[in-house]
Amino acid sequence: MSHDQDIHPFAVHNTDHQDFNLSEYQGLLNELNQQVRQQQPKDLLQFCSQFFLKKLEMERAQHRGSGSGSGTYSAFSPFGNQGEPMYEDQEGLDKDEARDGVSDLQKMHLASLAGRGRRTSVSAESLQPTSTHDFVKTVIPKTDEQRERIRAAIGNNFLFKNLDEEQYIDVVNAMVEKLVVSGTKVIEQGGVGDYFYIVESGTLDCLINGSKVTEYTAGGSFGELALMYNAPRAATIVATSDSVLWALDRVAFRMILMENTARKRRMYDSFLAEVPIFKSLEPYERHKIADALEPIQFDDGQVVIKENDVGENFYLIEQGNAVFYKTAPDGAQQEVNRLSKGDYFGGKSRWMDTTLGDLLLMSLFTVSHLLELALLNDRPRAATVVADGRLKCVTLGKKAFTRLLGPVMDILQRNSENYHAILKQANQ
Ligand SMILES: Nc1ncnc2c1ncn2[C@@H]1O[C@@H]2COP(=O)(O)O[C@H]2[C@H]1O
Repeated sequence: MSHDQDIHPFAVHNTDHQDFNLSEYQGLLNELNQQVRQQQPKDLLQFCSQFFLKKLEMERAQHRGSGSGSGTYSAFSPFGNQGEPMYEDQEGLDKDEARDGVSDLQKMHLASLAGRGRRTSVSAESLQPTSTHDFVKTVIPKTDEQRERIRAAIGNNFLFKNLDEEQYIDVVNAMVEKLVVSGTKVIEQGGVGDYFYIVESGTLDCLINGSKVTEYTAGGSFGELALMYNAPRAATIVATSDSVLWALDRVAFRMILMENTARKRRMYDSFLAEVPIFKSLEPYERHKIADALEPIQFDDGQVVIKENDVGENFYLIEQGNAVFYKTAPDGAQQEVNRLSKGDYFGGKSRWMDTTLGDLLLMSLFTVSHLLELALLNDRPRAATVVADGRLKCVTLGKKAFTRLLGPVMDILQRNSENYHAILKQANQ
């Protein structure tokens, strides 16, 4: 196939083209026709573009899978098969994705929807990244002032953090400005995914089955799930004040942002699910934390945080050990604790002020919960933390920590029947 045909797979270049199949073309148009009639999409062009892109990706997946089957997810009901997605042909999936557990992520996503009593289906291409080859870059002309506003809006958003220069330019070029007045439903639960949104200004509520689950302000983003999984919109997003949004169409989102986002979410989800503080979070809440995590490594003996420094970061140990030292009155460094995989530290915690004897008397449960409470306090580090061997951590900046885990008190309440006792102890 020529490159030209790759971009326009249904174009007729000349009448004696051997591969051209009129009935296939008509079949496609009939199918599209039927879907348009059934779904009556608001954004017709976007819908058609999605339809053809999906077909194209299915066809490419087939080629990639050395002709072995469709390589696509079948549309299914998550409840018809004990909530388990079924692959029509696991072989046909991109091998890395299959190995890296895309299916798990998808199950997780479905489970979170299923948990909310929703029926949904995930269609063919989900999480198959759009290939660069097929990507026709969208360029929507913008003033310098608009470019500057986009820069400010995405500057604090984790999903945009690791873009290279070209990707950054592509994102800015593709964005469309949307002004919405208070009360506008930007996304409707159950609807078809067209855009991913970043908030420049204003406020919006996110509702699932009519109940508010979160809200968005400047720098926030939403609407990625339906684009990543080809699933119906999982929530309704409604503006609670006049807002300025930047919208990225589905193709550009999948092309530029999806892979990294999906990779991080699947990489950290099972890990986060095992960390006590995050256990009781909803899968989607863990996804948001995964978006914000940054990996960091320390060599044996390297100081991670220093006693009395003002700390900004929260650390979660992925691999290795960290040793905690406090300076004794005679200046000697006294080992007071040792943490390993799944443990976390950062900010001043009361337990760091206690003696080793006290620590041993406390249950592990109490220690970890006191630590969680202390993370919200802005106090200097109470101990020096040193890597014992190679130490792999992920960190969350203080801002992200408070934004994402500000409702830590809620989490504690969910986790702990001893909440009030712990709170009292922590405040003494
Ligand atoms: N708890 C949640 N579950 C699912 N989606 C959520 C949740 N909280 C916020 N959202 C966002 O709401 C959006 C609705 O559209 P999407 O399903 O495309 O993507 C969804 C997420 O970006």
